[in-house]
Amino acid sequence: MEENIVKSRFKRVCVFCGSKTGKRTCYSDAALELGQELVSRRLDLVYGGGSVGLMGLVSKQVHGGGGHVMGIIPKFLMDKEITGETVGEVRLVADMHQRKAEMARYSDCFIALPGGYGTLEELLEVVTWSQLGIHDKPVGLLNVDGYYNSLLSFINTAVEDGFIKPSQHNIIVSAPNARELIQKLEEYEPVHDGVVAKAKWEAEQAEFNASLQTDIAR
Ligand SMILES: CC(C)=CCNc1ncnc2c1ncn2[C@@H]1O[C@H](COP(=O)(O)O)[C@@H](O)[C@H]1O
Repeated sequence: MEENIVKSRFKRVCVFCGSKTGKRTCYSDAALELGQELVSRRLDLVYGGGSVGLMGLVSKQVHGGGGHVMGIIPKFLMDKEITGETVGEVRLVADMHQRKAEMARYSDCFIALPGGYGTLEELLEVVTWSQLGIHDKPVGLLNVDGYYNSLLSFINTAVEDGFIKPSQHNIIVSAPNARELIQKLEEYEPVHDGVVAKAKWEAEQAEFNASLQTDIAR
């Protein structure tokens, strides 16, 4: 019998999420459901490595369902006592900055599950990069049981008060469940009014790195 596979514009999805499971079971359920949704759509997972919290649940669900999992983890976090066992492929990186850059480079879109400071930081960085035109990959927020309502309401205030352009109000796509969220990400049209176009940014980076090398050599 032929399997009913949903065709996707994505190949690899980067998931940011808590290194804890949170106090309510709805968060663990949402992580497992997202993992299952990735498996059924044949999407690979890119994440921060380790098996703690929601990170562990989503990675084990994808790996157990036969999907490819890539964990990108800084060397200093490799201690199994801290992060637990990582399933699938592991890429060791030098630090947190390189981890975020690699996670972004490998993925075709981003999804944030509930989490704390680390998750927020990762989410807001890819949102900022989208605003600047460094990438145009969709960014999704899995708003499990309204967990992120206060963040979405803050963003509304920032738009109303003139700190976020109305055209960039919808960089974050949100939905209450994985299926709806991935569907919205599939339909996402990037905003093309970034202040720094991708090519220009890369050229500036190359120039900056070259000037650093000159400074160091002096
Ligand atoms: C030292 C310590 C507390 C380690 C906990 N173990 C961790 N292992 C791997 N990645 C992590 C860890 N804690 C935070 N992160 C990173 O920050 C995000 C989660 O942070 P948080 O729990 O939302 O804030 C993850 O997406 C991951 O990339």
